[in-house]
Amino acid sequence: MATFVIVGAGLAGAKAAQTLREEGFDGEVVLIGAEEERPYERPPLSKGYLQGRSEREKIFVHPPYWYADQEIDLRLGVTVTGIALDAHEVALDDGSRMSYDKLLITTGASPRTLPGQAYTLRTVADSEALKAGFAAGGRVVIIGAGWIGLESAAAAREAGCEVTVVEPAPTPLHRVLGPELGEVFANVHRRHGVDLRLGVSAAEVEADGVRLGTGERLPADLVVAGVGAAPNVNLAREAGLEVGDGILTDAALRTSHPDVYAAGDVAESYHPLYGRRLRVEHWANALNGGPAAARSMLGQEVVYDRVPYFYTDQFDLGMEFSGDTRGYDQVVTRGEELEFIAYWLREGRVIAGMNVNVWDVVDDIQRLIRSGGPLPPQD
Ligand SMILES: Cc1cc2nc3c(=O)[nH]c(=O)nc-3n(C[C@H](O)[C@H](O)[C@H](O)COP(=O)(O)OP(=O)(O)OC[C@H]3O[C@@H](n4cnc5c(N)ncnc54)[C@H](O)[C@@H]3O)c2cc1C
Repeated sequence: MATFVIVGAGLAGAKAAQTLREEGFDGEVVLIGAEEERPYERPPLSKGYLQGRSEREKIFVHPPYWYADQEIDLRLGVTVTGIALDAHEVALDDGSRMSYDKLLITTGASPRTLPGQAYTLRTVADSEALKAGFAAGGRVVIIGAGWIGLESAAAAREAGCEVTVVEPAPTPLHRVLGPELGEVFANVHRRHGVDLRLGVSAAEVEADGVRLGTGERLPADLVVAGVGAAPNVNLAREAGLEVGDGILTDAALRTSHPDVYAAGDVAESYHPLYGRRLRVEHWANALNGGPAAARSMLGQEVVYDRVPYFYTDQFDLGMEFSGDTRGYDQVVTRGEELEFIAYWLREGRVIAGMNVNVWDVVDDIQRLIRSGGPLPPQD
C-alpha cells in the first residue's frame, strides 16, 4: 500500500489530504503539523476572530472527527526535521523516521520578526494575544502598512486603541498596488483616525515605544510588526531540492525531485499565464494549490494556472484583488471613491484587477486577465 506524507498541516496540506481521499486514493495519508491545533484558516485571525466577531470553532478547515473518519493519520505538534530524498524518508523531531512513496511539502511561511518586543500575527495564539492586548486599549504602533499591518490597524482602532502605522514606502501596499491605489487605503485609514507615518522607517523597537529613523520616539503600549513573511524552505533546501524565493516547482507542482511536490505559501511555481514562476502568499492559492498537488501526486495531468486572488476587509472597505501588478505601465479605474474597479495594464493588456465594494465581478476580471489580448483603455 502506498504512503503519501504531507509535511505542514495548514490549509494547503489539509485540502490536499481531502482531495487524495475524494479522488479515491486508498493508501496511507499522513498529515504532519508542527502546531498543536488541527488545520485552520488564517484570514479570520486578522479580521473577525481578532475583532471577537467570529467563533473559534469556525476557523478550522475540518471538524475534529473528520480526520479519523477519512483515515487520515493527523500528527499534530510534530516537526519534520529532515528529508532523505534517495531513501524516501522523513525524520521527525521525536527521533523517528517515516517512509513515503510521495511527499508533499506545505510548510507555509513564518512572519519576519524585528528585534525587541513586537507582536507578530500568524497563528491562533498570536491572534488571541493581540486581541487581549487591543482590549486593554492604549497606544498601538504598527510597523508595516501591508495587508497584515493594515488589517491589524483596523482591528485595533475598532477596539478603541490609538493607532499609528509606520511605513517606509510613500503609500500603504506600495509594492503590491503601486502608489495610485495605495492612496485609497491611506485615505480610508486616515478617515478612521489612524495616524499614518509614511516614508519613515522604524529604527528600533524599545521597551515603551518605537524610535523612528528620523529620531522621533512614538510611545506605545503594544507594538505589532507586520513586516512580511518568509517561506519555510529550510527543510527543502537542506534536502537538496531546488529553492529560489520558495520551493521551485513546475506547473504540476512537482519539485526538482519527481516524488516530491510543494504547494501553498512555500511553493514558487511556474505559472503558464505569466510565463514565469510566482510565489503566492494568499488563501486561495493554498485552497486550490493543495488539491492540485494531490491530483498531481495521483498521476493526473495537472496544469495549475489559477489567477492569483486575494481579499481583504478594513473598516468600510471590502475588496478582492486578482492577478499580479508587476511590470504595469498604466492604471485605469472605473467608479466612485469607495465603489470602483481598478485595472492594471501592461502594454494594453490587463494583468491585474481590484474590485472595491463592488461584488460578483471577479470572474469577469479574471477572464479579462486570461484573455491576454490588448484592450483600449476606454473599453
Ligand atoms: C493573519 C493572516 C491573515 C491573512 N489574511 C488573508 C486574507 O485576507 N486573504 C488571503 O488571500 N490570504 C490571507 N492570508 C494568507 C493565507 O492565510 C496564507 O496564504 C495561507 O495560510 C497559506 O496556507 P499554507 O497551508 O500554504 O501555509 P500555512 O497556513 O502557513 O501552514 C503551514 C503549516 O506548516 C507547519 N510547518 C512548517 N514547517 C513544518 C515542519 N518542518 N514540520 C511540520 N509542520 C511544519 C506550520 O506550523 C503551519 O502550521 C493571511 C495570513 C495571515 C497570517
